[in-house]
Amino acid sequence: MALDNVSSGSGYGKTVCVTGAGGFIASWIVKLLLERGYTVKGTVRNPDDQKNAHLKELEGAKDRLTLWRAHLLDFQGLKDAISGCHGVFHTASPMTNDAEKMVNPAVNGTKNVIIAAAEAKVERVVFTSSIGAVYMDPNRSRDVVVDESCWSDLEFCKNTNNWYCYGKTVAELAAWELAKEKGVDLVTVVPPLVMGPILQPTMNISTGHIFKYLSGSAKSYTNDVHAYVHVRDVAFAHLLVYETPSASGRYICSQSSLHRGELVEILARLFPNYPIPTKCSDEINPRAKHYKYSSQKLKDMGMEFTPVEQSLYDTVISLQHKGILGVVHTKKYASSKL
Ligand SMILES: COc1cc(/C=C/C(=O)SCCNC(=O)CCNC(=O)[C@H](O)C(C)(C)COP(=O)(O)OP(=O)(O)OC[C@H]2O[C@@H](n3cnc4c(N)ncnc43)[C@H](O)[C@@H]2OP(=O)(O)O)ccc1O
Ligand SMILES: NC(=O)C1=CN([C@@H]2O[C@H](COP(=O)(O)OP(=O)(O)OC[C@H]3O[C@@H](n4cnc5c(N)ncnc54)[C@H](OP(=O)(O)O)[C@@H]3O)[C@@H](O)[C@H]2O)C=CC1
Repeated sequence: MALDNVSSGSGYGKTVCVTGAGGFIASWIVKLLLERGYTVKGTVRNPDDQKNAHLKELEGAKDRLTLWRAHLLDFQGLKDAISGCHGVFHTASPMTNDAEKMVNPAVNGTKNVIIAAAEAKVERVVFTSSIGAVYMDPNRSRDVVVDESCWSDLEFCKNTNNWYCYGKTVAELAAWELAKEKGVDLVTVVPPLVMGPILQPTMNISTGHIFKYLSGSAKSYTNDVHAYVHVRDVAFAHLLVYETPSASGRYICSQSSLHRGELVEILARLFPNYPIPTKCSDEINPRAKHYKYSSQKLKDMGMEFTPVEQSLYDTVISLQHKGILGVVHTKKYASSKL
């Protein structure tokens, strides 16, 4: 990959802020940043909550990680955390289809971060967007390549009650507009569904999406497609675009797309002893077609992606290690670095 290895310490002497530091993706960003020598100011809503305790166990955390209390709508809290930083990784966001809980914090929280970053004169802000800000357009054929020029259709998101996708789209659009106005150097990373080992103590929604097929709670699979990517690759992509001066614009960070039927087949091959569903919940309609996402921009920067089978394997092994999922598996893969 294009980045130097950890021991080169390219972050030495640099302080960066990571919002929502205790979350699934942000915890990995904090881990990689600390490994590269950065000093990290992480925002969390409650620094004393046990759900953030894993951050203090990360290598380098004792000397170079501090936690700052900040809600996305608390401008002063964000400003205090971002003050004195060279860069910001804005990852915090709600994940809900409840319009009221989603849109205001996602959009105004992002605006707060950009304004605080402008006031602190940071070198770059990296914003974690979502493929939900890209693919939601009923008029785009699934045969065309979906790249960084594509945006979700806001009316369509609204009309289908996809308030998460709506919120992420409006938040990213607002970030671009405000960054231009305030002269902030902004780059966005656009992941699809993120899998892989959890550092935090509990499961989040995207790992729950895999868990339900092993726990016996899903009796059938949905007639739907999603693209997937490993969490370590997503965190790495954030650092890559932060550290590459020529990086600009949006970066789709997607490894491959699977129909849910393909996903359960891989799981059943890797873990044949779990009660994985074999039936689709929709026996009438044809199989949903894949989107053709392009991550060429990141690949051109040297990014190499973890194969989806490995990502699924790492997700399940992590759920077992955390005691969230009982162990009944046949080992076929070696775990990649946790
Ligand atoms: C900040 O914290 C986060 C953030 C995230 C971010 C995730 C992403 O950005 S994912 C990429 C883009 N997002 C979307 O496409 C959003 C739309 N949501 C989904 O597709 C899913 O909810 C999911 C995120 C993939 C999770 O899937 P899962 O819980 O496994 O549910 P499904 O199997 O897809 O569906 C089960 C069942 O419900 C029906 N259904 C799903 N969505 C809707 C809907 N909007 N309206 C009506 N019905 C819906 C679906 O058809 C299924 O029914 P069946 O009868 O067919 O089984 C992640 C985590 C964080 O903490
Ligand atoms: N996981 C996935 O599959 C994907 C995620 N994304 C994006 O990546 C980012 C991180 O997602 P992920 O790590 O999965 O999510 P998590 O739910 O694990 O983490 C989200 C973080 O956001 C914080 N947060 C939520 N609401 C607020 C708020 N109102 N004020 C302050 N902090 C808040 C949470 O803090 P607290 O601990 O205090 O609750 C939490 O730490 C999000 O922007 C999401 O949209 C994009 C594509 C796919």
